[in-house]
Amino acid sequence: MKICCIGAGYVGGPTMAMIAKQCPDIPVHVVDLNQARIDAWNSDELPIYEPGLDEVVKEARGRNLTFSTDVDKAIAEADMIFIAVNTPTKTFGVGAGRAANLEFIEKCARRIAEVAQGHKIVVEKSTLPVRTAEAVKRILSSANQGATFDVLSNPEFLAEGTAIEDLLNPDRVLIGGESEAAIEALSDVYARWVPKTQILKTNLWSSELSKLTANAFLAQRVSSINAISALCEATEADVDEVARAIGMDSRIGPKFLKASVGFGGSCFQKDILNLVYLCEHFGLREVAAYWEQVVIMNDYQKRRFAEGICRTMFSTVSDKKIAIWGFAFKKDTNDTRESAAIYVCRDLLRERARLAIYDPQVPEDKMRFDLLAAMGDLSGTVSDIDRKLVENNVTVVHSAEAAAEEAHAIAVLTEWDEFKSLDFKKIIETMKAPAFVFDGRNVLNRAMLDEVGFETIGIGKSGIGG
Ligand SMILES: NC(=O)C1=CN([C@@H]2O[C@H](COP(=O)(O)OP(=O)(O)OC[C@H]3O[C@@H](n4cnc5c(N)ncnc54)[C@H](O)[C@@H]3O)[C@@H](O)[C@H]2O)C=CC1
Ligand SMILES: O=C(O)[C@H]1O[C@H](OP(=O)(O)OP(=O)(O)OC[C@H]2O[C@@H](n3ccc(=O)[nH]c3=O)[C@H](O)[C@@H]2O)[C@H](O)[C@@H](O)[C@@H]1O
Repeated sequence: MKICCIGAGYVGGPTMAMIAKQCPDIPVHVVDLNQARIDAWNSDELPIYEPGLDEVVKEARGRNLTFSTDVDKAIAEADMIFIAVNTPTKTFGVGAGRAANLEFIEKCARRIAEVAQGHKIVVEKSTLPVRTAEAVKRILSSANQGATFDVLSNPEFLAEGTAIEDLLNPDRVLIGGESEAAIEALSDVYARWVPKTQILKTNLWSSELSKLTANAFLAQRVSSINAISALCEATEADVDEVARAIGMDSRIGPKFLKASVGFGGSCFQKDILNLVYLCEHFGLREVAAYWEQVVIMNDYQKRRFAEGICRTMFSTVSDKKIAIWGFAFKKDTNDTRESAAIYVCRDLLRERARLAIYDPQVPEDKMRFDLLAAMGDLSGTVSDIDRKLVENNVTVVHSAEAAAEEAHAIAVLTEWDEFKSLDFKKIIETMKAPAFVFDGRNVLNRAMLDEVGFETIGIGKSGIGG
């Protein structure tokens, strides 16, 4: 058995590294068109920051884990081909802003059809609209060298920041397909380290739809608690206390009830919009509207946070320095895709604030790229004023303390652990008075901050919404 994976991103890289680690006898070849990314996978500076990933890659790389850009060779040699390419929201044409762009999936299927010989198992690892496998099968059936295929759906449920732990101990592995033999072959790979009772076998369409549904339910919980956070601010209830109280109901459970400045990440919004598009496509208008509200609530939460900062700081942040702590969409990742920080920063810049941004993992060029992109209109055009705001009103610094120097306020946008143990007595001395802390993650010790002399405003605590 030989495995290859097309797409060396946040999913393809860690997933294949784990398979290679657990199955030392199976050669695993990860390929990507992006040479820089492949070079990084072959170096000591991996392209992804993920706790524990270095060790897993180092153990397997050179033994049975290889990275290259030779897509055709990888396809030709493999018995099982995973497709883990990106499936972003379409930005053009029919379904723009909602439907998934399946261009990259289709290109992979066409490449496989062109190059493959003999029998191959093709595994959809990317998150896809339900019934994509139908299109994949049709393209593969045009294979010009007589190759035959089984198509499986095996969506990935790892979360960034905990990818290695999630891959090592998954709640479940889901395999959808039609061919018993193909399902067994993939199941045997996972069974090397995942208990068989946790390997679920379904039909193709249930598997594809379960992935979109899982993300929709998770995002819905965040939007639900964030909706309640707004009500807490208006009523002196405390959202953390409410979350604790409802989370102890075993039917609700305690996870994914942390109110925040808004969910980010490459998938929640994209997958819900994709679900909304599918529902509309099948004429299910009410169902589409129901799920779309999760995204609308999330946009409201991000906007509400930035507006709350302005209102609290005497209705103007113009020419005031604000320290931005954290830019990644959650802690323990360098990923900024759809990070709430991008939109909060954009709104503050448009109010003419001066921002000093610190994130332990996100490089400056990435931050500037994201901010410019968020300033652009649908066609990507950025006005001169907005461009100047990103150039002149943003500095990127190398510590949380440096960001806070001479600042009027601190906004915590990512819940990095290091923020909790800083010396706030020292920090406040370097800031302008009154010094505000807007804790968009409710991670700092509010009583301590109050004692030190900060004006502290959290999400779902009295303050920001009043
Ligand atoms: N990021 C995450 O935590 C999770 C993502 N997913 C899903 O997994 C899929 C991949 O996501 P990410 O790894 O985050 O994306 P990514 O953008 O990090 O990586 C995708 C890679 O595919 C490569 N690629 C695109 N077309 C190609 C082609 N024709 N041939 C070779 N390489 C090609 C790109 O160059 C890129 O490096 C998406 O469908 C996503 O929804 C699922 C679970 C978790
Ligand atoms: O398909 C995907 O891409 C993945 O999407 C999410 O994983 P991820 O986006 O990496 O991270 P999460 O931990 O789910 O967090 C998503 C966002 O929600 C926010 N969040 C999460 C939980 C919470 O209680 N409150 C909250 O605001 C996080 O800060 C983050 O911005 C899912 O958790 C994974 O199961 C899924 O595989």
